[in-house]
Amino acid sequence: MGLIAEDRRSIVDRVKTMSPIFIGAMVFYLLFALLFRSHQRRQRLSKLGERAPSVPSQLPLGLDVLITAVKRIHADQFFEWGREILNVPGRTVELSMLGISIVMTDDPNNIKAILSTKFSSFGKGETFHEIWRDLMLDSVFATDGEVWHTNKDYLREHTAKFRPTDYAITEKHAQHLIRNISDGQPHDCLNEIDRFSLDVVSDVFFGTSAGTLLTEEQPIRESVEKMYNANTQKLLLGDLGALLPGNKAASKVVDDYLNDLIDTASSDTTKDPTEKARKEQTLLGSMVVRGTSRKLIKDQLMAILLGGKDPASIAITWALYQLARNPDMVETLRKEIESTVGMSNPPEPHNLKNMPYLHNIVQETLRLHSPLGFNIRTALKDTSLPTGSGPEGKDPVGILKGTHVIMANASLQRRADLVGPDADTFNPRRWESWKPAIWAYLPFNHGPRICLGKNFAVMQVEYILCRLFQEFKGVTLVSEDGGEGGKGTEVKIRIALNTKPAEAIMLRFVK
Ligand code: HEM
Repeated sequence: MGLIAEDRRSIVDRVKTMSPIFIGAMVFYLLFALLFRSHQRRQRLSKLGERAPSVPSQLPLGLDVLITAVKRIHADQFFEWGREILNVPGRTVELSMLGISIVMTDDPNNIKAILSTKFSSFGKGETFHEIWRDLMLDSVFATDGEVWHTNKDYLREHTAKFRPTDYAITEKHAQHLIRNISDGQPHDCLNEIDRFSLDVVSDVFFGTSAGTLLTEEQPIRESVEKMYNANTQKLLLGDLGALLPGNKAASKVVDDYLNDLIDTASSDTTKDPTEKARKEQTLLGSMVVRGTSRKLIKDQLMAILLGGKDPASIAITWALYQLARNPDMVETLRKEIESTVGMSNPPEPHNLKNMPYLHNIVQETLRLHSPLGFNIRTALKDTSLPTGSGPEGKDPVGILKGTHVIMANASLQRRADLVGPDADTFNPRRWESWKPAIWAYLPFNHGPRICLGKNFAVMQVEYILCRLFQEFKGVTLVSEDGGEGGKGTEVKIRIALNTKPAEAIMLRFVK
């Protein structure tokens, strides 16, 4: 401390003794360098396209835009704000804050360019990687290029297929869930379903279930949650956010969990030969058998933990929220369940394939409540988006290397001009006659970075909805004041990497 204070004093003393001419020259040099850099950027940009319309700002350095963005995130109104600012002809805007440029778009052509036709120009980028490293490690979610490819190869062979035991494992944890919510009391839906999802994916992909439905202690889930919230805020600060410290205690809880899993799999003493073979064939088991490094194993486990748990539990929760508000839909769904699988036996794969109404409920949930409603990329080189500038918003938008681009899929999937005037209404029947354009509906993304667990996810969501409505006649929404059975108020959307309900959705399951 003493040395630092000493150093500071000597810097101040040195500045005091500098001649005014020297200080003036330094200020002039800095200003010149800044102006020159901004001139160079303008020149580079003009070769790529025009700028997208800016979100209006009254304060220097877009300070007011930053304050509004942070306030809206805190008030769980970022989704609504995004919709407001995107209401321009080209559906693409620029937010300039503290010298950082963030472009936001809900135009299908631009999203197609980012995810597919200009795939090599956009990636997760180093800032995202740095900010999320404490949670996502060097997993598929936070990396680009070769590292991303390697991760993807490890995961794909396990996520692309169903194992013969998947349904039995899902049923085992469904029974734990059903037992927990059968007491006639209101339950925080996301809390229960998130435990179900984690227990299933850990059992299927790691060979050992996290068992969170069997205990009240939830250290792993709570630690992951803390990191989601903190890192989402850091993202808004761009490169500055990457310099802020992570949550060491939370990281340690998650790291200890991963180490325990690897250690247990490495010295597995399972006696039952069938169960032993199952464990060895899981993602974790097969990497341990092959002698994969601990670091690479952790990267893959983390991808499954994050990708497999949150979006699916968020989707199931939104679906149950909508069903609780629409008892007529529950009645239709129960009739479909009764006529395909009946009310006593758990569904088998061919049963789920023959339930179009259930499938439409899931499609509509993923449209209205996309669990990854805002997805971010960084330009890895100077590039452009096909549309969004000019008086009609139809000209290309220049994008300089390092610019962050937000794909506002949540807003895209609720555009009245693409969906219809009832775009904000939950209506599973629309899917009987409505077919969205490919780049206007992308809850799982399209292109090379499409969700690797898409089929498994749909199976999980459909399975548990089917099981719950075999078991329960209905579900009701319980509001804070104890009122029950109505539609409740519209639940706001919270962005914590994923887009999830901003408040606890309390549901009572009725036998
Ligand atoms: C309803 C549930 C799910 C939804 C809506 C969903 C959605 C998505 C989306 C939008 C992405 C792209 C993320 C990005 O580009 O940044 C993604 C990626 C991914 N998802 Fe899912 N997902 C779901 C469930 C699952 C499940 C159950 C698994 C695994 C068991 C999984 C594994 C992955 C993986 C590994 C990636 C990374 C792909 C890559 O970057 O190449 N997802 N998911």
